[in-house]
This record gives sequence, C-alpha cells and structure tokens, in this order.
Amino acid sequence: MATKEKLSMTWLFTYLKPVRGKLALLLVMLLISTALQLINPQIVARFIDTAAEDGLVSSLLLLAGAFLIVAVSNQLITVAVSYIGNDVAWRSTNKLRGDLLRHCLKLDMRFHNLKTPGEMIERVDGDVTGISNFFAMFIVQVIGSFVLLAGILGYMFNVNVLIAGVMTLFTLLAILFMVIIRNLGVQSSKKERETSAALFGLIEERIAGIEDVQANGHVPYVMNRFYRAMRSVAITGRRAWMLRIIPWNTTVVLFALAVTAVLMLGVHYYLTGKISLGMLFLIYQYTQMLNDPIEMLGDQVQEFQKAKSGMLRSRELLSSRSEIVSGDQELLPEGALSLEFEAVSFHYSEDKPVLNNLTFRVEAGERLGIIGRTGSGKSSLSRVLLRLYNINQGVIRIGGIDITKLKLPALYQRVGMVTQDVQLFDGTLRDNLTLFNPDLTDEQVLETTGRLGLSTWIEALPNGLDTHLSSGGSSLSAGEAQLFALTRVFLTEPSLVVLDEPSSRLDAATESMLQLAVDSLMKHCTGVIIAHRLATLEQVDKILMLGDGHILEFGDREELASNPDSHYAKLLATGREEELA
Ligand SMILES: Nc1ncnc2c1ncn2[C@@H]1O[C@H](COP(=O)(O)OP(=O)(O)OP(=O)(O)O)[C@@H](O)[C@H]1O
Repeated sequence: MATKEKLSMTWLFTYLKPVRGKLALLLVMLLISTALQLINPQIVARFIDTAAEDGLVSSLLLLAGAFLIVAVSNQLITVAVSYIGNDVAWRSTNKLRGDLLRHCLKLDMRFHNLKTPGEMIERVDGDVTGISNFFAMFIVQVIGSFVLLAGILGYMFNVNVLIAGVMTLFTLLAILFMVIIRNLGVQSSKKERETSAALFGLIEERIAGIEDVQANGHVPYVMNRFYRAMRSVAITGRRAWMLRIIPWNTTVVLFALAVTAVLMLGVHYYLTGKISLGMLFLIYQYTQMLNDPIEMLGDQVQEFQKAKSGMLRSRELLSSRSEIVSGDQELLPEGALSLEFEAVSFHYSEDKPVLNNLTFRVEAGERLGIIGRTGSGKSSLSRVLLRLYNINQGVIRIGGIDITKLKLPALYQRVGMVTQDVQLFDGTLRDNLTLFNPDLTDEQVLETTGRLGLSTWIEALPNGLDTHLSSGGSSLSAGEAQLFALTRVFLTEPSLVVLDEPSSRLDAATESMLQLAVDSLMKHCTGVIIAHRLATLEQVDKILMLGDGHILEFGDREELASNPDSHYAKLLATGREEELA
C-alpha cells in the first residue's frame, strides 16, 4: 500500500511541473501573509501596553496605522493567492482531463462496452474536479500552515516555556491525530464517486433512449431506478462526509482544551506580575491563531481524502491498457487492397464463439457481399477487420499484410467503414462531412457530394454546408444518414470499404441514390458490403454466407447463382429478403 501511495503522488507531480513557477510564487506570497499574520498581534500588544502606560497619542496612532496597513496588505495577498491558486488548479487539471479523454478514446471496445457515457463523463471530469483544489492549494497551504505554527510556537518559547509547551503539545496531538486517520475517508470517498458515476450513467442512458422510454410507458420504472441510484449516492455520500469530518471535529475539542489551559496560565502570570496586559493579549491571540493553521491542515486532510479517491480512480483509468496494440508497419500497397481471412476465430466472451475458423479471400478491387441471419456474426466480422477487437485465432491480412503488424493510423487511413448507426456531431454540415478536418476544402466536399447525388439535397438546405446539425442525427432518415456517412468515407479516399447497409425500408428514390453512391464509391477500392437487399448483391463479385459464425457458403456470385443447390440461388428463386437480415 505504501508503495502504491508513493506511486500516486509521483504521478501527480508530473501535472504540477508545468505550473511550478506559479506554485513557487504562491508559496512566497503565503509566507509573506504568514509573517503579516504574526506581526499584527504584536502591534496590538504594543498598542495595549502603550495605552495602559498612558503612552503618547502619536505612538498609538502610529501603531493603529501600522495595524491597518498590515491587515489590508494581508487581505490583498489572500485575494491574490486565491486567484493564482485557482489558475494553477485549472491549468494542471485540464491537462489531466485531456490525458484521460485521450486515453479513453484509445481504449478498446471491450472497455467501452462496459462503461456508459455518463460514467465516462464523471471519470474524465468529476473525479478530476475532486483533485483540483488539492492541486491548487495542498502543498502551499500545508507548508504555509507549518510555517505559521513554527512562527507562533518559536516566539512563544522565547516568552514563556510552560505556555509554549502546552501549545506545542496540543499542536502535536492535533497533527498526530490527523496523520493517523488521514486515510479514514478515502475508500468511502471512492465509493461515493463510484455511485455518483453510476447515477450519471443511468441519467445519460435513459435520456439517450428517451423515445423507447416514452413509447413503452417506461417512465415509472426509470424513476424507480433513478431514486434507487440517488439513494446509494446519498448513503455513500453521507458516510464519506462523516468520515472526512471526524479529524476536524476532534481538533475542535482539543483546541478548546488548549485555549482553556493557556488562558489559565496566562492569567496566573499576569496576576503575579510576570507578564504585561499586552503580553496576555498576545498569548491569547497566538493561541487563537493556532487554530487557523490546524484547521487549514484539517481541511487539507479532507481535501486530500477526496482528491485521493479521485486520484486513485484516474490513475486506475490511465493505467488500463487497450487490448489493441498498434503495429509498426506503415506501408500498404498502392490502390485497392486485397482482403484475406485465414482461420479466423473470435468471441466476445469465452463461452460464446461468434466467428468460427473463417477462411476466405477477396482480391483487390473486388466486391464481397456478406449475408446471414440476424446474429450470425456479420457486424462482428467488420469490427475485427477494423481492429475494434482483436481476434482470438488466425490472421487477417489487408494488401497481404497482417493487420496486427500495421500502425493503427495507417490502417484507418486506408480502410473506411460505414455502419448503420451513423453518428452526427454538434456542428455544421461541413464539419460533419469532413469530421472537423480543416484541410478539406468546400470544393472537395461539394465535388464528392455531387458525385454521390447529394447536391440537390444540400442546395435545398437554407444555409448549404453552413447548416447547423445537432448531435444525435434525429433530423436525418436512415438512408440520408448513410449517404452522409458514405461522403465522409469517400472524402478520405479509402482503398477498402466496409459498408453495413441500412436494413430499414428505404423509399425507392433514396434506395437508388444509395446504390449509385455505393457504385461510385467502390470504383477505386475493394468493397465489403453487409447486404440487406438482394438488389445490392447483383453488384458484388463474391458472396459470403454466414450461419452461426461459420461460413455456410463462399464463392463467385455468378457461379453460385447458376448452381441451383446453392443457398444464394435458392434465395434468388424465392426472393426471401428476410434471409439477408
Ligand atoms: N458487444 C458485444 N458483446 C457481446 N456479444 C456481442 C456483442 N456484439 C454482438 N454480440 C453477439 O455476437 C453475435 C453476433 O452478433 P453480430 O452483431 O455480429 O451479428 P449480425 O449478423 O451482424 O446481426 P445483425 O444482422 O442483427 O446486425 C450475437 O450473438 C450477438 O449477441
């Protein structure tokens, strides 16, 4: 455990490095503020003694002026410290947020399948917010508090050893207590963050599925789940909070005892004439002031517990590794790419094989149509081809090269995929077509959309390419969304394209537009089409029929069509499109 804690601290310091200049400035300002805090009670003590001895009014005015200047300066420094502290917190935690998001975007689909988007938001932002105050203030305030304590106690030892002894004992007890129980709330704070992430996950999931929720009268059920999730957050939150405030409450009790003891001693020394009234005030004031740094340390211990649970979760996330490891080969043959599956097997979970020993080859420039019943493994085949998952056995080659040996960017540059579930992003039509790539000009975009037959559609929009689209894609039909996605892929000029056709019924006009677009797109590349319509299969060179993850049939389309015993010929004869689904 000790080494783990050490590790999490070193990991944190890398984020503080870029702001170390500002941290140093913070520390200097805090030290000045500490000195000013120590000086002011001395001025007041001198003021009391001067007044008690019937001193000069001018001396009293001078002391009052000095007090005012010191107090105002201290306040100004406090404001500046808080400004710089916030700045440091944002700068360092934004870098961490960026690293977490980048890391998550590179994690494999097995990881993402287990996490809801709401949970990811909590992990990338919520956990980090918990760390931010720690980043900003922890180190400087802990150092500042210790300096203030040392200043007060050091001075008191010069004045009266017994009183200083009582104050030191109290201080050490309070600090010792906090050190001993500083980890008390860490696990419960971590649990609190987990339940909160689950709550956000639930809200996001249900809002994303609002159509289904409303259409199925699912609202009471959703509310029930929501209340249960909120109850968990409340219970874990209350427990975490209680465990965090115990150290603080304990020091309050200790402090009351210390003030009583010091005051009794001080009054005794004053009554026996050993100290002046001003000194009695100073002793009282310094004892009161001990509370501030100790309370500050207590607050920081609380913050530390909160931050530590966030740090543990963030570090856990950053140390999770993607199962998809990039290869180091970059070069693929020019032009269309051949595709080869050799004895490929794949499963999501060990107890359920999804693809079984698939072997087939598609030559460069050919088109392959994949058919099979629902759940036969068609989409899974396209996912392993794009390396969204690693296969469990066999080799997949593109252009003769094992895809695991290829650099991932090289693979994605040459291979495109259009899924049924097209994602729109909040932005203009242009942004959505180019995927925010500023290098693609409007001419390129319009030329491509023109070739795909989308010109009339774009011209009909009020602002053309500048039309704003909202995320989610509710404004597009399935066919339009596919045309859209085809444009995106087309703009990247891929050498191998995997296309999952929409299975929903398209109107005749959109269907022919889609067909034209596909033909146009596939002219210069190899195509793998998960076919949902017999019409599409007329355009392909080869057909692969999947059944329960096995190849039921693979061959040249024309040969299969002319063989009355083939599945494909039977499909053609009966025209049963549902077999393709
Ligand atoms: N992310 C996943 N995790 C676990 N199992 C999955 C996952 N995705 C699919 N499966 C399972 O793998 C099998 C093949 O699914 P796949 O989506 O590849 O079939 P499909 O032929 O594309 O079906 P459809 O035509 O309905 O899209 C199914 O039994 C499915 O339940």
